[in-house]
Amino acid sequence: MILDLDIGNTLSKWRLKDADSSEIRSRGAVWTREEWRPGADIPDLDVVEAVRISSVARQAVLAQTVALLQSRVGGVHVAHSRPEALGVTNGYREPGRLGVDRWMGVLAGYQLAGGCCSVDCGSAITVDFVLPGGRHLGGYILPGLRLMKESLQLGTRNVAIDPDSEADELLAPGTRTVEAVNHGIYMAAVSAVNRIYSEVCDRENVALPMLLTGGDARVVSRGIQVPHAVWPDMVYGGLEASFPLTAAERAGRMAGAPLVPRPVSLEKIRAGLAFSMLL
Ligand SMILES: Nc1ncnc2c1ncn2[C@@H]1O[C@H](COP(=O)(O)OP(=O)(O)OP(=O)(O)O)[C@@H](O)[C@H]1O
Ligand SMILES: CC(C)(CO)[C@@H](O)C(=O)NCCC(=O)O
Ligand SMILES: [K+]
Repeated sequence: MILDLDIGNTLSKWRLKDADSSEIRSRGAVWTREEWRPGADIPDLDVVEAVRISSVARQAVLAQTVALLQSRVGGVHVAHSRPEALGVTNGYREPGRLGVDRWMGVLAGYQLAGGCCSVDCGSAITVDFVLPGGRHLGGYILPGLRLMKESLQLGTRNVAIDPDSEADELLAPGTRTVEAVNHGIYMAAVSAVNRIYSEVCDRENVALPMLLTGGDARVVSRGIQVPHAVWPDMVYGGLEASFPLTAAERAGRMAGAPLVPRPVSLEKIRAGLAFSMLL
């Protein structure tokens, strides 16, 4: 089995992938913390032959995790943001400073779709762009839904947005505090993603497919106006592309990859932008 780890600021996600069949056998998530205590929510390391890690947690968390895994598992591969990889050039002035989860998302998106807009809706919402030739432009970082809500301190932090709500409901004026907050932060998140996408496609003269991942991807997806696909395993896709271990991975296949959404025309994107600027 291959253990893939996506260590975020809040949650550490893991999945076990069968090295022979390339199937995903199990998955889970634990709160990001410095110590991995054995328990039901942690995979059984006895069946693991290789580990791949993307981590944006504090250095000590990664160091502790790697130390633990190296004593138990043969191959431990840790991803880093590089100036260039798999045909993509990193747009950051200091490439190593780009969050490695964003870099993994961009590499996966590029491998799947060529140029694309990759959006990660987690603790932060990040929006990255890579052009069809492989030039990553950099991107945008905004607070995620939960962080926005917590920062308001209106006593609504424990009332989550129902992930099954329709965008239409979530964008209506709220008639109680919890609703006003939930609808406000939802409006902030989806307006920003819609606007960023249109602005960047306009300035770069290209309509790009959009890919969404992260804990809040499904609910954000409902408020996105342009064609896009949700790919929960996009960060893992970057790990597969960076450290291919199975036959399928070596052939360029990433687990759970969606069909590439076909973007609307640049004219339509520009018409939408012009309309929003009139208001
Ligand atoms: N069981 C859960 N626990 C915590 N957050 C959850 C859960 N399910 C969904 N979420 C939502 O997912 C978001 C966290 O997403 P994700 O797991 O992608 O975050 P993360 O890995 O901590 O993000 P980052 O990489 O930005 O640190 C939260 O904002 C929350 O709204
Ligand atoms: C923005 C987050 C927190 C999103 O998980 C992560 O990618 C990160 O810590 N990035 C480092 C800063 C940067 O990407 O510019
Ligand atoms: K994340």
